[in-house]
Amino acid sequence: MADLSYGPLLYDLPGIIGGGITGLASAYYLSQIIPYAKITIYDARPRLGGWLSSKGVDVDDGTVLFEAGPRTLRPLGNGILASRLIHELGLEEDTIFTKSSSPAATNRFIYYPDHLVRVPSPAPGVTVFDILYTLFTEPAFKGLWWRGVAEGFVHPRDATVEDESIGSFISRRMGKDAVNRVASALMHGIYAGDIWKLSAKSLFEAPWRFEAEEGSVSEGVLKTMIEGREMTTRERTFAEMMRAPYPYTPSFKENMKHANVFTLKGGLGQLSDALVEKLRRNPNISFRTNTAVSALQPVPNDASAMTVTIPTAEPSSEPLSVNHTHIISTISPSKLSSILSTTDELRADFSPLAQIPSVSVMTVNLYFHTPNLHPPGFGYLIPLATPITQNPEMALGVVFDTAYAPHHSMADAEFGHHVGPAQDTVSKRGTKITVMLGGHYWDGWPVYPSKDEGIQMARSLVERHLGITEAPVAAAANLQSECIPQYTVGHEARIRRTHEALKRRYKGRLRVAGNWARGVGVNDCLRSAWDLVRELREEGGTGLEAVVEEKKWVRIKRVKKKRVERDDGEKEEK
Ligand SMILES: C=Cc1c2[nH]c(c1C)Cc1[nH]c(c(CCC(=O)O)c1C)Cc1[nH]c(c(C)c1CCC(=O)O)Cc1[nH]c(c(C)c1C=C)C2
Repeated sequence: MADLSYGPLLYDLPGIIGGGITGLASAYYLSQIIPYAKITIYDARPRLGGWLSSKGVDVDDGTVLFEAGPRTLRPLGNGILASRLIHELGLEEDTIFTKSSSPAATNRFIYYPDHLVRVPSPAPGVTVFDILYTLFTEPAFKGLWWRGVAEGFVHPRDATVEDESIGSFISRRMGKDAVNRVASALMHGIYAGDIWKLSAKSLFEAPWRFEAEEGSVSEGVLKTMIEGREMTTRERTFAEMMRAPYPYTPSFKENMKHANVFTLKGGLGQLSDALVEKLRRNPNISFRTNTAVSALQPVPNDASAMTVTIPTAEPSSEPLSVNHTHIISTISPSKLSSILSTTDELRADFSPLAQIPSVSVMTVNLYFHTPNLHPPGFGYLIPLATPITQNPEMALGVVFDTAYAPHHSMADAEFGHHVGPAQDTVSKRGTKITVMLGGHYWDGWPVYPSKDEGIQMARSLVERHLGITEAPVAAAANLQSECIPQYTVGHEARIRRTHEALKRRYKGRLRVAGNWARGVGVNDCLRSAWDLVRELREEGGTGLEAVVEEKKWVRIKRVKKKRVERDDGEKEEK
């Protein structure tokens, strides 16, 4: 993969700010393409890996693994980069696959108004009658079916509207109840965000385009079903590259094909830990942890270098300055804008960046001895409309960790829902769940609940919602500060202005990657690092091209799949 056409003088001393998954992946991809580059990774914290963090906790019959941040990855789309990374880091054997046919993949719940409701979708054992019964009898969906049918007749938005919230978009087309009772739950599960603030243009791209181009979302969906879906030429090129032969072990490839999500025996923290280990073995890569960068400036009279300023521990001594040929910033938009804003002019240029907010999430892990304390499924999300008496903790949702990470491989092998090792070493199956608190509900709070308060809140929530009265044998709370950037209304315009300012000011020497421009997930972070490194040679790049470039859409024709019988007798689509 090494590409020696990169001029040594231009690229030999890169600096990466931020040692989370995006920073680590950027260093990894960079070291593959430009092996002679001497890379320095800066992180303000003592620990690398950002909010990928997994910890084994001792209980009386073994250990259980608690995830403080993201816990599973999807294999499709940008997920291919994660599966390649797993292969390249030698972690194939440690991968746990949750099959697409498992309840974790097919059963999703919302809690409204005072009970769990399975979101109607096809699944083994679920009949059309079951789906219709839920749609017509559950208060969550009351009146929504006819709004769904009528959506095709609602006038499209005025062509002058440049952006609006997802809440406003759905409410115009299907009514407020669809937003507050159902769609808000989904926005909690992905962005921990407020549907009335998140941008439809940035986060609801297909429905937003369908309305403008086809007149309604239903028309767009129908056209996609008949003619095939559209994708950008950038995504098509990526998909074609990822289709090239790749040396996975055959069983890993096969398991990935049937997986809905995957994780690792040591949790997703194992991915960042293994990446750190690999990078540490490379003599050209050095880490500066506990090192907060306080300013980032071009070197005066030198168009090919950037200076990183680091305050020293001694308040009386001068801060340290380190020069780099270019910088990759993977820190949050607010932190980046603060280290760039060394003058009033720069502050003005980067004010759009400073306006990208982030939310904080408290994840509370609970482990109970008794198994099956929740219904089979991925977990549940709590929509905005759930009465406060049912959710005084203002929780966003609850993940049933047992569903994707079995405690005991033998027990789950019986059900056939998972392939791979077990995360937990306990001798008897218990129940492991994570309660997610905070997000947009905590916007503007001067102080957040303490860890102990978080655990108490999580316990009272699961007692009310799931009837779990027993004390957990292990519990942990983690406050993930400002962990999910919010793509609020006007986000794309803010990214555009940031792109222009970066290009004008730094001419390609400062580029950005991370979860704040084109997706908040781990897979999106890997993709942003991958694209940035591949496009490094392009003059004046910023890392934000995927958002700001003119998108060319191409239709991908539907290929009719054939159902064939495999050697093990199961049917599969080819
Ligand atoms: C840990 C908190 C996170 C919340 N959202 C994200 C994280 C990491 C990011 C995210 N979550 C999901 C997606 C969609 C793509 C996908 O992988 O499915 C993204 C980008 C979906 C998702 N939501 C929850 C889970 C377990 C998943 C699957 C992937 C993952 O491990 O995150 C549950 C959940 N996440 C959040 C809340 C509040 C929540 C509640 C049950 C916030």
